[in-house]
Amino acid sequence: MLRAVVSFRTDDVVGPVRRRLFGSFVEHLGRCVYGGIHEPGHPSADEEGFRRDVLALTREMGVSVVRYPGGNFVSGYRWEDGVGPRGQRPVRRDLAWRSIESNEVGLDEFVRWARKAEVEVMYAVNLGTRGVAEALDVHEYANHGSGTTLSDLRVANGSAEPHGISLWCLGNEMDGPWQLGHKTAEEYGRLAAETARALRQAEPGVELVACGSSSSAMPTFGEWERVVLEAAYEEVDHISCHAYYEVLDGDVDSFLASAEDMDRFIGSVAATADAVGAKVKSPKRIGISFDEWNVWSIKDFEASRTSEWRSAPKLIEDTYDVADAVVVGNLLISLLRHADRVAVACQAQLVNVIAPIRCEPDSAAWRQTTFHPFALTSRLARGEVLRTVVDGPTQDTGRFGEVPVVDAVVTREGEEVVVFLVNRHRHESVEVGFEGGERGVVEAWVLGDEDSGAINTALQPERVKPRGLGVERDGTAVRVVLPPVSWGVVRMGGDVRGEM
Ligand SMILES: O=[N+]([O-])c1ccc(O[C@@H]2O[C@@H](CO)[C@H](O)[C@H]2O)cc1
Repeated sequence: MLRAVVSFRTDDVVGPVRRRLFGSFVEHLGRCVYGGIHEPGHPSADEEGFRRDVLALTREMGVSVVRYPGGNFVSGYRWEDGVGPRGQRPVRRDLAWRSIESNEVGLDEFVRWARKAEVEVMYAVNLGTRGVAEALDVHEYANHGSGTTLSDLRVANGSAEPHGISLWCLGNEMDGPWQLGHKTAEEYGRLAAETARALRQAEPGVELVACGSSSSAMPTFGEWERVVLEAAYEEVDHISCHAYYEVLDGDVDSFLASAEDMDRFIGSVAATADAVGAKVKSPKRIGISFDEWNVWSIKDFEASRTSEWRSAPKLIEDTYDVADAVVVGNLLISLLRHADRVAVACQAQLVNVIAPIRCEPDSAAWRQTTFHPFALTSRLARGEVLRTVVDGPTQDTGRFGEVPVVDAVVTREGEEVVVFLVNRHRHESVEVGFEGGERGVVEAWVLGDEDSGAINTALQPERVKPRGLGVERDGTAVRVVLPPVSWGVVRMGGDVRGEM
């Protein structure tokens, strides 16, 4: 058995646990919207056609903010197609996913869904085929009170009150050659700055996210961020990061250590932003919006874009196993660890498409394995993130060299301390010790399985779920044993709340 010690000091704070770290993403892609959040024919559908089972799981997961409507989709999207009487909405080609877009769901419906799901809306404007004028138009429609053509149109369409969207993405992945309207960093930086200035003239308080890189492996990574921020530093609040992880060349150890890449990614983008800040002599600090992150077998991406033209096709509906869930839990640890810098994070996506929630027309929605670490982290991470040090064994990985077997982060609110941790070793259990036992252990969970390839399905939706984690206490010392490839959480002190 391996051994590790997690240490922290309750007065050594990294930053606040921001609720916006528990974001998700709904794109008009495959069956995320149609056949996902919206399926009028389903027995659980409400009067507006939203699946109640998906809404309930979204709330249970503790999602705080949802990015919409894309993704690659947004770079060819005309927002006005999706408002007004349903029967008059145009049917269009969606070039990003080679799909037919019925426009049955648009901005007003999504805002109503978000209210039911109790989430904030993060809205992305199209800077691929469109520009400043259309960004101003959708902002006027969404956020202007009334008395102008577009705000009155919203009122006429049934939303008397403005939608009050405060978080806006200036396009999507404009560095990606696959993106409609793909741009150089110079071209995009200028457009992002102009769009940001215009939106701020309309509403000074909006929070704006410029596109960073689609992945840290992009050939333009680093230089893209520098050029875009040099053009738009004073105009934007955040720069985005996107990252998807998968097993490459059969190297599971590197996959299990994916959070190492996320740590380095965040560190590099923060350093680049600060270097630009120094150069433009600004006291302002740019935040990071990690608005697409997940586990995804991305090799299927190109295949999904060459299919037949269909409405709501089954696209990239990855099934996740225990190892995937452990990586997701570890990525959340990484996001929390950077609480001083990461302002927003959105797991991509919410339902059916590379998603923690799955559903079919003939069954109730179910939780994939990856649902659980997200739901528990969102429920239990409160207050402030503490600087956390792990002293323990390391293992060699092909991609990242020597990495710690155990990764952990600690949060604290008042008397309550919560330790989130993973064991990334494929064969060895680890006994992990830490202080805090005097507070009393209120709950402790582990997600792991003898078969790290175990999954949940419509027929066996509860095959993988968190189980109680045995905790040994000896005065102030606490000891838990994490099995191979597992994620766990221990809450000490505070009230008994939620599910036990
Ligand atoms: O690294 N890649 O090959 C790669 C390819 C596509 C890609 O698209 C992003 O992921 C899609 C699914 O969430 C979103 O619509 C888009 O923003 C993001 C990354």
